[in-house]
Amino acid sequence: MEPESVKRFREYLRIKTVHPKPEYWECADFLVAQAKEIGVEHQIIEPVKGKPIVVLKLAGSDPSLKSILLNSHTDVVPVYEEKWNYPPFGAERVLMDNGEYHIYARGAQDMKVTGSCYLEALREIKASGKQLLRNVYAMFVPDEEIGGEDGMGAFVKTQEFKDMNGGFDIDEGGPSPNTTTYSFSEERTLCWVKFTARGNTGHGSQFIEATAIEKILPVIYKLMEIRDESVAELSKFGEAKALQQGHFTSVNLTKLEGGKQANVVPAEYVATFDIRITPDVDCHEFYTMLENLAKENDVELEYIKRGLVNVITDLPDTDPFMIAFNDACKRQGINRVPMIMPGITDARYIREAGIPAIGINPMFNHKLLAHDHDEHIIESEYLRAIKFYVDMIESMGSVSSS
Ligand SMILES: CSCC[C@H](NC(C)=O)C(=O)O
Ligand SMILES: [Zn+2]
Ligand SMILES: [Zn+2]
Repeated sequence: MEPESVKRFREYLRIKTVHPKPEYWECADFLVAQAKEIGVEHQIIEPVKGKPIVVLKLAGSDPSLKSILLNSHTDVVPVYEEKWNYPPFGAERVLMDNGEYHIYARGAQDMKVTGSCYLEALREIKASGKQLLRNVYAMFVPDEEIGGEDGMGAFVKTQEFKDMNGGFDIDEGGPSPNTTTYSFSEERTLCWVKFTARGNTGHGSQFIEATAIEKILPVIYKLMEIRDESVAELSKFGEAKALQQGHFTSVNLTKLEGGKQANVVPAEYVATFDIRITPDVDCHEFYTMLENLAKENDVELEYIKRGLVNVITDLPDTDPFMIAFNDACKRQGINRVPMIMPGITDARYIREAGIPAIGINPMFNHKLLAHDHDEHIIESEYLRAIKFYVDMIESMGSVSSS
C-alpha cells in the first residue's frame, strides 16, 4: 500500500514550479493546505511580487531562544521531456525489479524531496503532541535555481526573516551514491564572466593585425591554464577527487560567440566563462587577476553574476547545535563527511545573514540525477529520510544553551 507521506510527496512533485514560468502560487496553496492539515501556523511573505515564500512554524515552548531553520527551494530546472522515460511532472511510482518503488519527477531529488521530508517530520512531531523548546521554521523559497536574488536573497533582508531569529539552518545537500553522507558548510564563489574583444576586420585572405581573435585567445589560454592546473592538482587525489573538488577553482568556457562568414575577419568575439572560486583563495584577488588579464589584452570584461563575500560555517564540534546535529546523525546511522558544495545554494544568503548553515541529504544509494533526465528517488530512502529529519528537528529544537 502506498504510504500517505508518499502520496503527499507526489502531489508536491506534480506542481509545475519549473523555470522559466514556475507555478509559485499553486505551490503556495499546496503548502498552506499542508500547514493547515498538520496544524501549524504559516506565513506567506512576498518580498518580490509573484515570488511567494511560505514559512511553517512549529512553535517551541521558549520563543525567546534562537530558532532552527529548515530551508528548501520550491523551483525546479527545465526538462528535456523527450529524454524522459516517465512524464517529468507525473510523479509516477514505479515498482522496480528489486522490489523497490522509485518516484520519477523533476525535483524528486532537487529538492522537493527535502521539502517533503520537512513537512512530514513536522506532521509527525506535531501529531506526537511533543512540544520542542525552540521554534522550528520550515521555509519554502522560490528561485534558487536562477540565483535566488528574488527568493532567499530578498527574504533575508525582510523584518519577517529577522523576526524568525534563526540560530542554525539545515539546508540543501545531495543524495549519496553509497552510504556516506556529504555535508556542506561552505561553497565556492560563483563568477560568471564575459570577455568581449573588438578588433580590425577585413578580407579573410589578408594578414589583418590586432584582430578580436588575437585579443581574446590569450584570455582563453590563461583561463584554460588555470583549469588545467586545477585538474592536475585534483587528479592527485585519485578516488577522493570528488570529495576534494571544492578546494580547486573550476573554469569552464561555456559560450564562444562571434564571426559572420568564413571569409570575413570577425570584428568582435565574446567568450563567457563559468568560474567557481574555491573558498581557499580570496575571490577579490581572483577578480583583480581577471581584470588585469582583460586590460593587458585590450578586452572588455563584464561580470554577469559574481559573489563578493564567501561566508563559511565553521562551528567547533563542542558547539551545542553541532553536538545535537552530530548526535542525530549518529543515531540515524549517518556517517557525515564534510565537503565543499560544488554549486551555489541559498545557504550562502543565510550564512551571510550571520546564521550557521549546513546542507545535508541523508538518502543513500542514489545516482545523482539533479538537473538530469529521469530524476527519481527510492521510496524506502525517502521514508528513512523522514525519520532522520524527525530526529534531527527534535534534537536541534531541544538544545537548551546557545
Ligand atoms: C546562479 S544559480 C545556479 C545555482 C546552481 N546551484 C546548484 C546547487 O546547482 C549552480 O551552482 O549553478
Ligand atoms: Zn537545488
Ligand atoms: Zn538545482
